[in-house]
Amino acid sequence: MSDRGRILHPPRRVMPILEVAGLTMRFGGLTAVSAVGFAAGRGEITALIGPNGAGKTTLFNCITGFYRPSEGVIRLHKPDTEPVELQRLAGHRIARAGVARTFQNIRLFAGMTALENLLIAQHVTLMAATGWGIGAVLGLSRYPAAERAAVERAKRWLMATNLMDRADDPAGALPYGAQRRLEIARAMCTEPALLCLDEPAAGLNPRESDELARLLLDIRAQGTSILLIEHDMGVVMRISDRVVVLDHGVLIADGVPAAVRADKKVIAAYLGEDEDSVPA
Ligand SMILES: Nc1ncnc2c1ncn2[C@@H]1O[C@H](COP(=O)(O)OP(=O)(O)OP(=O)(O)O)[C@@H](O)[C@H]1O
Repeated sequence: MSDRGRILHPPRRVMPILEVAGLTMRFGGLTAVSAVGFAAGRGEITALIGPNGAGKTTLFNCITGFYRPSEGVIRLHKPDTEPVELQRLAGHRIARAGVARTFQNIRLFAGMTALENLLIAQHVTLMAATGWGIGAVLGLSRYPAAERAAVERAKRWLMATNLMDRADDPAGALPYGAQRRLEIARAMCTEPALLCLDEPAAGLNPRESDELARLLLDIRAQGTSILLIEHDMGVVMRISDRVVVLDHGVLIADGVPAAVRADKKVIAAYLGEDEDSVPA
């Protein structure tokens, strides 16, 4: 098969927010991700696609610290700071370094209100404002100001995700699409440099998918970079700046949406898949 038209690691126009090099993850005898390398651009939406079992979630789990990769380097490049090697950090430190994520299966605190879910997400920021001590109780620290800022951030993301009127409802009582948006709001309350979303459009109807696409474009416009695993090719092709394709744990394409859509290796990898999940 000819490689013409296929773009692998073209010259980057933008600075990277994330660089992945030689990333391999083995589970016993199974290599789920094999020597994968790509860069996600700062201020861009990068989609990670591929057929079922391609290794997308495993790669996400390595980036966000749920798995320690067998080999390879994952570098976070935030503006004006030294690059951080995420594969060396525990999960909570990766979150503090500026990487937030959502999961394929919704993981909200179902019994807490939407607002409470957004405040809990900012627990670390609030604790830091107390000097990790009893300052909050004694009123001796920067806690009150930090608490006001946390509430303001929560309000801002309730507005942005169109959930203000559901702020006091238990998260578990919200419709499915609203819960998905609340998860994104919760991640954004931590003010991440990189937002990692694992199939945010799964289970959404077309109207909700459109709303999600607009929300992700808004988040990008506000300067947060996004790494997105998604099977909904309508959403991927519409909003992504770049698309990285995995198949059987191997990177088979990396380019702009139009180039990836026309890539013969990508088309071949998706043969036999659901029509909706094929790049078209
Ligand atoms: N914890 C684990 N232990 C053993 N094998 C695993 C583990 N996690 C994933 N795998 C295997 O690694 C491969 C890649 O799975 P992964 O979930 O990363 O793929 P995916 O591209 O996210 O798939 P999907 O689109 O279906 O979510 C699969 O063969 C899967 O069975």
